[in-house]
Amino acid sequence: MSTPLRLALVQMNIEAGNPEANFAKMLSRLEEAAALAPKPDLIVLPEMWNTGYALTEIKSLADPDGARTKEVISEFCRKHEVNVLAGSIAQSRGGTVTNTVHVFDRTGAEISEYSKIHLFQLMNEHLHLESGDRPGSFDLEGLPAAVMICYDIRFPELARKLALEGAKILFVPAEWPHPRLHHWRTLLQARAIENQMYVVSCNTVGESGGTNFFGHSMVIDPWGEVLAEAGEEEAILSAEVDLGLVDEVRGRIPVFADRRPAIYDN
Ligand SMILES: NC(=O)CCC(=O)C(=O)O
Repeated sequence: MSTPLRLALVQMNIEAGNPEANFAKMLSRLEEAAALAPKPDLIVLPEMWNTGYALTEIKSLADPDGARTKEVISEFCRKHEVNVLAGSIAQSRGGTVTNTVHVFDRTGAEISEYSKIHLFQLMNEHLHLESGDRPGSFDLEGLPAAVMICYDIRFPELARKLALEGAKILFVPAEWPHPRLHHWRTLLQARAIENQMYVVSCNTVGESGGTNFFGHSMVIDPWGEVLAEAGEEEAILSAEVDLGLVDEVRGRIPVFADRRPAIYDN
């Protein structure tokens, strides 16, 4: 067994179009999470926590270059000596807005930035946001990790690419609503089982513009077993994972060794 990683997932209600309220809530939830005993190694936030899906006003609401997010969360990480995967934010740069995750280590240094590759047309993302074009692998204190955002989980090719790049744990900040709870649970478990890795998803809750976000943030192990799952209210979900289990599962069922990419990769 390797060193366990303690996780805390902030499942929160986001006020669409109100970054001030969302920053205040996010910071107080981060404080709560950091005060848990035992203290988490990594705190995870949900998708678009600064603005929600206020897409028609997104250009004026988005965080320019992510500067405010970086300053506030980096300072928090330094103060509490904790890593934070800062969900995603609406971030503006040169007239475009992206749906972007920043990851910070315990010293407050930014260690990764990933912008959502697949924009969700059903919620009009493609009309207001620019998509990213670089997969989100990163190193978390020596642990091979990766991030995808919400709708991205419908694309198994991306998760497989991240696994092939070495990821043993996949983080999924999300803002995923009813009525697709069945899709959410099934897709997350499928990504964990087929790639034999941990999947850690942090969703939002609450109603916004007639859409109901259902929570059910989850921590799933490389066998596809659900280690922890939140309900439909605000919560801080905690769990402990051991990435040594990934090697064990990959050894028991050698999916990666048995692949035949010459036949089906294109
Ligand atoms: N924010 C999103 O990407 C939502 C994705 C979603 O709801 C889906 O069904 O896919």
